[in-house]
Amino acid sequence: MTSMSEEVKLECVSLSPVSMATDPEQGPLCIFGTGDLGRSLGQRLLQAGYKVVYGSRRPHSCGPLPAGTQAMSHEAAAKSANLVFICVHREHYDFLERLAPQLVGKVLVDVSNNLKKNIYPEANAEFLQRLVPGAHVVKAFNTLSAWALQNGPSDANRQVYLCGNSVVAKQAVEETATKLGFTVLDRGSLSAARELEDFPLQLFPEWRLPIRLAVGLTAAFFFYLVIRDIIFSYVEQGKDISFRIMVSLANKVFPIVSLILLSLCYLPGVIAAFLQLYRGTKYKRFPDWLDRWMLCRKQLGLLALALASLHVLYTLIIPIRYYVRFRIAAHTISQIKENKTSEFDTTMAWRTDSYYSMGILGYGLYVLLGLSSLPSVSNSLSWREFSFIQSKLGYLTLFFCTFHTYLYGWDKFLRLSAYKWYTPPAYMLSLVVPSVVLVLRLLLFLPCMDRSLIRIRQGWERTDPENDTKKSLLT
Ligand SMILES: NC(=O)C1=CN([C@@H]2O[C@H](COP(=O)(O)OP(=O)(O)OC[C@H]3O[C@@H](n4cnc5c(N)ncnc54)[C@H](OP(=O)(O)O)[C@@H]3O)[C@@H](O)[C@H]2O)C=CC1
Ligand SMILES: [Cu+2]
Repeated sequence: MTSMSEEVKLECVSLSPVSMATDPEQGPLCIFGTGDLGRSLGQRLLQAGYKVVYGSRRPHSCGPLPAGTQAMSHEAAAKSANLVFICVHREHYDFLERLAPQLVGKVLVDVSNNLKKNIYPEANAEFLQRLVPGAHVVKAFNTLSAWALQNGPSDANRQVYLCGNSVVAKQAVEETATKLGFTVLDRGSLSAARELEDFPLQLFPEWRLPIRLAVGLTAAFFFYLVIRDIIFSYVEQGKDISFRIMVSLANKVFPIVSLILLSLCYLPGVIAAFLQLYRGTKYKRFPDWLDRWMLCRKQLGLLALALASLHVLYTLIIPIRYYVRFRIAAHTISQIKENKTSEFDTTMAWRTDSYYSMGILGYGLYVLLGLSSLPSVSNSLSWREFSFIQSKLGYLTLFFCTFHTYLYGWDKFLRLSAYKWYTPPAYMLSLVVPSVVLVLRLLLFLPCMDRSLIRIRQGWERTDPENDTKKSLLT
């Protein structure tokens, strides 16, 4: 069934008599509605070299419009353009039904948003398509604010999501969005419109994945440690040490999750580098999941920093803990009673001092990374400075923190008693991803890898050997 309707749709597209080209050289683009969004969009289209006409209820009294644009009746404006942006709230779409004959074959861009989810039975764009069945409706631009549109793409607002049933119509809108400097993500047919309309209603969307990951990892490690530390000691040794949940356990879970999140910031970059090396070009798009992962690196890093800070605070209070003071006093008293003095262990001194030192250096760099990701700081840095801090110092941070954890484990991995109930200690699990990232990163430092990657990033492409020999024969 679906393939049938797809075919019908495709047929409609190829039969469509009107050219949908949106070349600035050709006819104007039309905007219905002279409100906030209409004016911002018009301004930006003008800057990109397009001609713009407005369709308005009051073409002669609609307030200041961007210089060089013209306002006319909806009918006249629709006639002069093939692509019409509907910058009107959904509540007022009724007038479009009357205009349907003039809009046949045109591309209608639905930019509308709602104030709440699910207030209408169908998506605004689908409603529009129903009102004007002969037009090609494309949902786009709704995730941008008027401000973002007027000022052009920024780090947070670079993507335009679009969806629609006509491939040609989507191409026309994509072309325009690209000319305005945005990157376009095609979300498929018009049935995705609802999802796109819900998108701006989400709170902190770019934080969702990182927060879920952090919460999931925290919960998983928490239960793992409760079982291995507390339940184990209750079952096997009959000791109740559940009080450790509050500080000891927390102070294991936080650094573990922090280290994993930090390494997950750097893993996608390494994967991307290997992908480019494998494909021999930088011009192929990364898979969607990798793109999405790369986009939430900053959030992953900031969550990692927050957890590392908790680890620092929990560590600082160790000496004032009742449990620790009790243990030290008991040890000292027992030594006095037995008239013994334990030997000074130089290896232990080296080990613990190095462990703390790596932790402190790692945390210092961590904070630097966090600070440099603040927009006010990163805006004052050049691109080179920013990427130096985020990549070179980032890997150094990861190295210090990983080394810190290896020093913490020291030779524990050799002791059978460390594998309670045949499970590895949690810190070992936390070392897997960071170690993999560091090893892969080191591989990329190998001269042969490094050279190829630099060439690829400068635009060089590996052609297949057949082509190469043909070329060399020709020259
Ligand atoms: N502002 C924003 O940041 C964003 C807005 N949007 C969407 O863009 C659309 C427009 O938003 P915005 O520009 O802020 O809204 P405004 O209220 O500023 O402008 C809406 C325009 O619609 C026209 N209009 C109003 N009533 C009617 C009617 N009964 N019949 C025909 N036209 C009418 C008017 O133009 P005229 O008087 O010339 O006819 C009016 O200027 C909305 O769907 C909104 O969800 C999407 C993303 C961001
Ligand atoms: Cu630590």
